[in-house]
Amino acid sequence: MIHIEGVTATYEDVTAVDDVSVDIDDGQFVLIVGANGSGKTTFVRHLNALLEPDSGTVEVDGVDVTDDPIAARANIGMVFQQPRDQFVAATIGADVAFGPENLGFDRDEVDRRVESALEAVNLDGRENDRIDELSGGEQARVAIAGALAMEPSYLVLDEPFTGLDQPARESVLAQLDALTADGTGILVVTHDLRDLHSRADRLLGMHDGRIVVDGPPRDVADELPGIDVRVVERLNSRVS
Ligand SMILES: Nc1ncnc2c1ncn2[C@@H]1O[C@H](COP(=O)(O)OP(=O)(O)OP(=O)(O)O)[C@@H](O)[C@H]1O
Repeated sequence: MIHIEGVTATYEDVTAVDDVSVDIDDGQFVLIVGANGSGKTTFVRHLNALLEPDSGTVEVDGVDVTDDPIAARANIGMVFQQPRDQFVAATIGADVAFGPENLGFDRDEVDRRVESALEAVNLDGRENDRIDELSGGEQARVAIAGALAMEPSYLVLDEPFTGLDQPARESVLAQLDALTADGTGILVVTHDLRDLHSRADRLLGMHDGRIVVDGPPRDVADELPGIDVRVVERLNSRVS
C-alpha cells in the first residue's frame, strides 16, 4: 500500500501540493486529474522520492520512501510525459537494461527482465534498434518497458498519451490492461479521460494542490466540471 500523510510541497512561493493525505491500495487503477497547475505532476513525483516533501510522509509498504529511495524506485515505476527525456542509452535493449543493472542484478536476470519487458510491449527482438529512429508510440512503449523491467508493484504514468496516435494509444491501453490483470497498481495522470474511466477503480481530482474529488469514476463524474476537468464523454447518466 502507498500511504501518503500530510504531504506539502512548495516551489519558492508556490504551494504545489497542499497537505495531501491519501492511501492507495495494491493493484488499484487510479486516475489523477485536475486543471493545469493543480499539482498532479508534483504530487506523483513524491511517490518514489524524486521530490522530497516540505512536510509529510510517503510510505510504500510501511517504508518511508525518502529513507530508501532506491527501494521506492524499484517498487514504483514512473513513466514521464516526454519519454525522450528519460532515455539513458542509444538502443532499446541498453535503455531497458539500465534500471535492473543499477539494481545490481546479474547478467542473466537483467537479460530475463529486458526480454520479458520488451515482450510485454510488443518490442521483442528489437533490442538493437536505435531509440532516436523510433516513432513516438514506439518510444512510449520503450519508456514503459524500462519501468516494467524494474518489475514494480505500481506504475505511474504522467500524461502517457500526449502526442500518441490512435494505434499507439490503443497499444498503451492494452499494456495497462495486461498489467492490471497481473495485479500491478496503475496511476495515470491525465487530462484525457477517454477510454480510461471505465478501466479505473478510482479517480482522484486535484485542485490548487489538494485532492478534492475521490471516488469511483462514475460516482464522481459530476464533480469534475467544478475542478475544470472537461468530461469528454458521458461517464454516467447524469452528465450531459
Ligand atoms: N519546477 C518548478 N518551479 C516552480 N514552480 C513550479 C515548478 N513545477 C511546477 N511548479 C508550479 O507548481 C504548481 C503545480 O504544478 P504541477 O506541474 O505539479 O501541476 P500539474 O497539475 O501537473 O500541471 P500540468 O497539468 O500543467 O502538468 C503550478 O503552479 C506550477 O506552476
